[in-house]
Amino acid sequence: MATDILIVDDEIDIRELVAGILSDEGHGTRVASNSDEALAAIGQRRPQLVFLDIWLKGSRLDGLQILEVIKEQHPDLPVIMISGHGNIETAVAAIKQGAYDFIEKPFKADRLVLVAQRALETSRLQREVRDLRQRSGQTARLVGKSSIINQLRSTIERVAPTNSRIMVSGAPGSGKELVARTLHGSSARANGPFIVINAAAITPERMETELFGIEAAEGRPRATGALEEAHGGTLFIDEIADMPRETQNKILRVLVDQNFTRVGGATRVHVDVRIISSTSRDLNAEIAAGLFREDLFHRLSVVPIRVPSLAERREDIPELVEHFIEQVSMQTGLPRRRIGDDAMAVLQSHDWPGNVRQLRNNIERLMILASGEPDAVMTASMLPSEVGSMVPPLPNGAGGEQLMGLALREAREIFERQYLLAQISRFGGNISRTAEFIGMERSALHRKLKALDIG
Ligand SMILES: Nc1ncnc2c1ncn2[C@@H]1O[C@H](COP(=O)(O)OP(=O)(O)OP(=O)(O)O)[C@@H](O)[C@H]1O
Repeated sequence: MATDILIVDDEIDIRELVAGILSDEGHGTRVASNSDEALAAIGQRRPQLVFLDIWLKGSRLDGLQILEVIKEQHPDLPVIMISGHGNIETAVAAIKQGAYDFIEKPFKADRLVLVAQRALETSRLQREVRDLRQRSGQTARLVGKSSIINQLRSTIERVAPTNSRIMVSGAPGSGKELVARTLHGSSARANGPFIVINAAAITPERMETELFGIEAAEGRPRATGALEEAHGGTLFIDEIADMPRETQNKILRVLVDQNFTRVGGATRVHVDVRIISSTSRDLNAEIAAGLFREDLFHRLSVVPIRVPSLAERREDIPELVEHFIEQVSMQTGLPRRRIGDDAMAVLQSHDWPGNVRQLRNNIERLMILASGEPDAVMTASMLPSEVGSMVPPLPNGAGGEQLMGLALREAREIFERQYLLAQISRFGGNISRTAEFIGMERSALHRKLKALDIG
C-alpha cells in the first residue's frame, strides 16, 4: 500500500512539484490549496504525513493555525512545514508547536524525499513503541478505589519525586513491580531507563555479571550490567532476599561508594541510579536468620511501602476485572465479554493467594474458554473449582456458584429445592420417611413441595 501524503500549498507549481517528486518515490499523494480543502481532505481520511505551507494566500487559516487544528485532532500525525525564504523564525515556532520538521523553498528533491522518509519512519516507530508498551502491560496503571489503594497511591505520589531508596513489600502477584514502575514514572527520572533484575530468577553465579557487567578483555566483548544500564533512571531489584550474601556485600559497597567495577575489571564506573527493591518475604526474619545483611536492609529501605494483598481490597475486584477484560482483549484480540453477576460474586468472595496476577490469569482463562457469541456472558460455572472453593456446594454435588449472584431468599429457594429432591430420592420417594428424617410434619412438607413446584 502506498503511503498517503497530503500536500497543502497555495502555489500550484509547488504542489505539483512536491507531489511529483513524492509519487516518483512510490508515495500516494493528495493536494489542497487552502485550509478548508486541507481540513476536508484530512476529515475524509487521515493521511500519514502532511506537507504544509506556512503562508497560504486566500486561505481562511494560515499554516500555523492549520497545524494547531491538526495537532488537536491527530496529535500523532507528522507535519512538515514548507517555509519560504525569510520565514525561518515561523518555521521554528511551528516545530515548537509540534511540527516534525521544515523544508525551505527552494528545496532539492533529495532533501524533500529524505525528510519525508524520516518523518514516516519516526511515526511508524512511535506507533510500534506504543503498541508494544500496551501489549507488555508497561502502560499499566494502579487500578482500584478502595481506601487502602488510595493510601498507597498517595504514598507513591509523595515519595516518587524524592530520590529515596524504596523497599516495596507484599505478597506474590500483589503488584510490587507495578508500584515500582509507577514510582519511576512519577519521578524526575521518568524519561530515564527502568531496569528490572529479578534476584529469584538469576543463578548466584550470574548475579554479579548481571548487576555489574563484564569488563572488556582480550577476545571478550564488554557486557553492560543492570546498574550501568539504569544510569539516569531506576533499577528495580525484584525479590532482593534471594540475593546471594556475597553480592549483598558488593551492593552495599556500591551504595556507600556510589560507584563500582565491572567483573574482571578495575575501571571505576560512576552511575546515578535510584534503587527500588522488592520482597515477598519477611526481611526481618531473614535478617534474624543471618541470611540478609541488616545494614543493607536499612540502606535499601529508606522508605518502606507495603502493597496490600487482593483479599484486603475486595471492593476493587469488579474494577480490576473490567480492566483485565479490556487489557486481555487488546493484547490477544479476544472479544471483550461481559461477566455475569454470579461469576463476579464468586471472584469477589475468593481468597486469591496469588493476588492480582492470579485474578488476571483467571480472567484470561475465562475469555479463552468462553465460546459462542462474542456477547455471551461469562458465568461462574466457567471458573476453575478452586476459585469457587469458598462457595457452599449444592446437595446435588454441583458447585453453588450460581447462588452467589442471588439474594438470600432466592438462593435459599434453590438450595431447598435441591436439598428436598436429594432427600426424597434418598428415601425412594417416600414422603413420610423423608418428612420424619428432615424433621417436618408430613403435611408441612407437602405444602413446601407444592410451593417449590416439586412433584
Ligand atoms: N492495582 C493494580 N491495578 C492494575 N493491575 C495490577 C494492579 N496490581 C497488580 N496488577 C497487575 O497484576 C500483575 C502482577 O503484578 P506485579 O508483577 O506488579 O506483581 P509483583 O508483586 O511484582 O509479583 P511478584 O511477587 O511475582 O514479583 C501484573 O499484570 C500487574 O500489571
